[in-house]
Amino acid sequence: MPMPLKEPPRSFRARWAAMKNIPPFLRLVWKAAPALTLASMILRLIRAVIPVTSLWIGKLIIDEVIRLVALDGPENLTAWFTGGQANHLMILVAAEFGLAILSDGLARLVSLIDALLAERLTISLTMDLMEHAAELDLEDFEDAVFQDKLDRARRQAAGRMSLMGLIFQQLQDMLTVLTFAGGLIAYNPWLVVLLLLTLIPAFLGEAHFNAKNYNLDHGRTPERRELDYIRQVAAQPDTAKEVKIFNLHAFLAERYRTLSEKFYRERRQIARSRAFWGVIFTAIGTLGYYTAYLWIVGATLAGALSIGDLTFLAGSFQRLRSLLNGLLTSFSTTAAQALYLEDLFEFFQVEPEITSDPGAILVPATIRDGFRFEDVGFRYPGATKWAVRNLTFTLHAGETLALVGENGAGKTTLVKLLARLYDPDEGRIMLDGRDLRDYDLDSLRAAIGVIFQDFVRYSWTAADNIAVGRIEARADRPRIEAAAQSAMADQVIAKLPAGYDQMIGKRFAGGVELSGGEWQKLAIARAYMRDAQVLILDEPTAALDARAEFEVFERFKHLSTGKTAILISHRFSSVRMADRILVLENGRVEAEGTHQELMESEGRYRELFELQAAGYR
Ligand SMILES: Nc1ncnc2c1ncn2[C@@H]1O[C@H](COP(=O)(O)OP(=O)(O)OP(=O)(O)O)[C@@H](O)[C@H]1O
Repeated sequence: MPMPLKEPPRSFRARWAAMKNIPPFLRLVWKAAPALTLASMILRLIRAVIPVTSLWIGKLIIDEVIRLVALDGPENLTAWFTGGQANHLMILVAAEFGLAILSDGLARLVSLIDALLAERLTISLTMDLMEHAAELDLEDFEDAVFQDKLDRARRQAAGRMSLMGLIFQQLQDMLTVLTFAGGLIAYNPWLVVLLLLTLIPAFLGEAHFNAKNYNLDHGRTPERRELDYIRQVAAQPDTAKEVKIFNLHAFLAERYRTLSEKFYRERRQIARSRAFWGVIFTAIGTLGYYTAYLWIVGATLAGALSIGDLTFLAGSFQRLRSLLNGLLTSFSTTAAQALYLEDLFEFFQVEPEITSDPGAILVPATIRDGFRFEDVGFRYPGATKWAVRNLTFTLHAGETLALVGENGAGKTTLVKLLARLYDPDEGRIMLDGRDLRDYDLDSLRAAIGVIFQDFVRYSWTAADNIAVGRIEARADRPRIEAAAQSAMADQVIAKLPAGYDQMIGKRFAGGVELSGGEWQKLAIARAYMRDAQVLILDEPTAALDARAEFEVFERFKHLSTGKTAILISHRFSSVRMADRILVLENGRVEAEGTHQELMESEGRYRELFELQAAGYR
């Protein structure tokens, strides 16, 4: 059960401070599609002035009609139009009609552009996210707080598109507000003051409830991730087998229900008080409107305003009220969404610790001496126990070294330190006499090929599953075939209906599932595909049958002649093929030597060897 994040709810000020994220966000929008952004802005600018223009023309029409009526003009309609007296009126009506058509056309165009812009933004944000994630340390990915951050950032990339539309709409509405307010101020500035005063409660209410919702979402990220996880466990091909065997359905459903019920209840409570206060605040706003209306009617009766003015002012006030209302609530939605943006930018601010120094040197094309661990100690982040400590040994260039030791002895950790997936907390690792940290990270990773015990089973074709070892050579079919042959994966592929182009795994249509051992052969082929100076097989042979493992290691030994190699296995029949064996116990070197030497001394190696041998007798 994940621990809930103990982050305090963000303060009101912090929420508004999050608005600072809007300009960088707009820069992201601009970067994603400059032409579309510009087009959307210009069209919205035009749309912004249409409402007040249209209302003003409406006022002119009414005043003109009243003037014409008072003239005591022609008897019938035709005479009105043919007499030329209604010409001005006709022009006004035509202008109003033209504006209506223009407004509709622009509205459609803007929503088309915004939809395209949102798509481009999603693509661009998701790519930025993937690129940044690729630079981060493995350590970050194992950290639950980081996972929560990543989870929220991912949701931003997909879910913040509405924010862009919202901000653009706000800019447009603000301009419209200015035009209406300008009109009102010209008649009576107090009308605008009255309007603002009566809207403030509604605005504060919205801000308050939005923040509450955000805090709920933010504080519940671990639970939401657990909900997602339960949903996955309940319905994914890799888990379906165990879920059935252990009959976990009811348990999973119950767990999902309990967790989501809690969510629902909390949300419901916020929604209820929001609805209650919403009614009261709206009533205050309505009161403001009718007070202003009373003044306008009074001024018209007193002869200070024309009937056209009355309709224009009443209309302006009404529109302004709903516009401001909408704007203020959408401001608070923007502030709330800007808080979510905070998560996105926070994620982008996470910096990797394992990087190349500016003056980093390249790993030599041929490693001369090899690697030397000097009193290396490492603890996983958050762990109290040292995974390895006082670890000292040499991996000579060109030798094959086997690592043996019981579960948890530190074999995989040693390999991860060698590949700089982590840096030691104590001591140092030297390569040809220089600290591993002095080398360029990319060149170090390129020099090392590791196949981990928990290698990834990609739902791609057989060829691509091998090509991941050197993805630049993905199109080099002969190289892929040679790698497959070296790893004995060619026999597996020969049995597939579509050979190298066969989709593997059950995720996509037409995929074929492989056995554990068959998968392992594909994974081992990646090591040969990579053709690195240092080859490491971390127990990827556990699912191979005894003969296959023997053969794999024999080939490995043969093919890694002249290369530096590490192999980790619990099978002593394979281990004994190595030039030298390192016995690890509790993160330290317990003994080292050849198979012969270790068998001759009274130690853990001989004990474990004999234990295994006895099992076969
Ligand atoms: N990602 C991790 N986070 C925290 N602790 C870890 C992590 N990986 C391993 N450990 C701990 O570090 C110690 C060494 O683990 P390591 O995986 O190196 O052992 P191993 O010798 O490879 O074991 P096995 O034979 O089971 O593969 C173990 O006690 C383990 O609990």
